[in-house]
Amino acid sequence: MAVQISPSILAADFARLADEAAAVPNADWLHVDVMDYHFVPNLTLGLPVVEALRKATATPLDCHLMIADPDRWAPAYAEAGAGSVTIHAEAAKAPVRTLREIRSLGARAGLALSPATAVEPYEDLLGEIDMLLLMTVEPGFGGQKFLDIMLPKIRRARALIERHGGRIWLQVDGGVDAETIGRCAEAGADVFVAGSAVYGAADPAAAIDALRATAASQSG
Ligand SMILES: O=C(CO)[C@@H](O)[C@H](O)COP(=O)(O)O
Ligand SMILES: [Fe+2]
Repeated sequence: MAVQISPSILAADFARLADEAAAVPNADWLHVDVMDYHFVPNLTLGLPVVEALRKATATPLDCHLMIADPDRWAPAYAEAGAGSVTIHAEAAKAPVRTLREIRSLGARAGLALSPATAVEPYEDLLGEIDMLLLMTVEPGFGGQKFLDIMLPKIRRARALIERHGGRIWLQVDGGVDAETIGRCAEAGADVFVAGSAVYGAADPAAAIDALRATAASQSG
């Protein structure tokens, strides 16, 4: 599986988002963390910023919605031009309807699981999604330490995905850096979100190249 890197703009300078997007021309996606003070104890940005970013960069936007009511808001992110819209299983009340709506609007549909949410109960939804996002920190903040206890879950998710044809991307998000990305890749992840490890580096584009090379060397 091809390795994809999705740098999280949560670790970028919010006053210079267009420049920060331009600083990572080798990114496959730009990961946009939408937080609403309700699903997580943090507030970041919403639709107007996604619409502005869409015009400022050609890199597709990978919107990770950490919001209390994704059923209400997710379609609007697809309409705003996001290439991928991911909703949290813990927040969605009508995930099948919402995932179908995201796809019908032309975006890829993602389902995110927080660390304590098991993947097995969602097996029946795999046909509705294009990407499964496994949080490797508690959602809410960048710069947290990678949770090694998530590695067996990444392996189980990869096995489930393979049983369903291997079409679905497996994204890991939180604490992914030069030291942890190899273990994630070896466990079966193929899309890697990295905030601090990219935007905290002196040369963000070089950091992406290094992360990609390490992941590729460990992936099966
Ligand atoms: O969704 C989240 C946090 O809730 C992430 O996307 C973080 O933004 C990743 O940041 P790092 O852990 O890579 O610094
Ligand atoms: Fe995220």
